[in-house]
Amino acid sequence: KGTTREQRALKYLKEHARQGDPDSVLETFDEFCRTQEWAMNAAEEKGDILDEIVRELQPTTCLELGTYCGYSAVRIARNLSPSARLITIEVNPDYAAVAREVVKLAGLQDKIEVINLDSADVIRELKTKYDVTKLDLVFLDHWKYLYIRDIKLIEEEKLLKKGSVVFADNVIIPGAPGYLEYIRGSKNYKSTFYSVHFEYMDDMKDGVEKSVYIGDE
Ligand SMILES: Oc1cc(-c2ccc(F)cc2)cc2cncnc12
Ligand SMILES: [Mg+2]
Repeated sequence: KGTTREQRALKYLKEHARQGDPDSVLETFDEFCRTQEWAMNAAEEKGDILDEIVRELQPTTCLELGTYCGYSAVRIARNLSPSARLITIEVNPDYAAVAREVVKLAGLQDKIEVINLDSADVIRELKTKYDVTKLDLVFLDHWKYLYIRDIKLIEEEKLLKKGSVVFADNVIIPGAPGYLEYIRGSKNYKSTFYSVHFEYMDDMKDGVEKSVYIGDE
């Protein structure tokens, strides 16, 4: 075929979604995943919970680990206030390239910055290079073994404040080994588990974990 699934998804979005309309981009991406090819978007029930968190928290500075094609970046950014922004990190260059196009298609390039680097390297430079003081929302949706590495790094960098929310996808499938016991065992977080359907699969269950930081600044 010569094209990747991600490139085929982008082509479909360009042909079927309304330029500058985030809702249309998300609806069209969901349609693609339900009718053409499955893709690992934090969609449907997962997306609904993410929407709820963003609407309630009204975060100013958001960090997403694992952009993929930008579905959840658009989902988060469409609900952000005018001055708020999202930094999203994707280590795979092909995914990052598609994500930048999807963000542009949604008209959200002024709110979303896609960074094609390793998450740990960026987290270490958020304060000095990316002008971040604190993170109000962190969305963990990259490779599962990195959740625990990166949350410890985020704590080390003192990037969280009372009320910051850490939202983790896939804590059941594929699972995030070590992360759940770490975050649930930590006195610095109040965690809630949500049992949800796996994206675009009505007969499969996954789980997401919402953790509110209550530790010292
Ligand atoms: O939401 C997700 C789902 C899966 C996934 C794919 C295939 C399968 F069989 C099971 C699970 C992998 C992911 C990797 N990074 C981020 N999110 C992911
Ligand atoms: Mg995921």
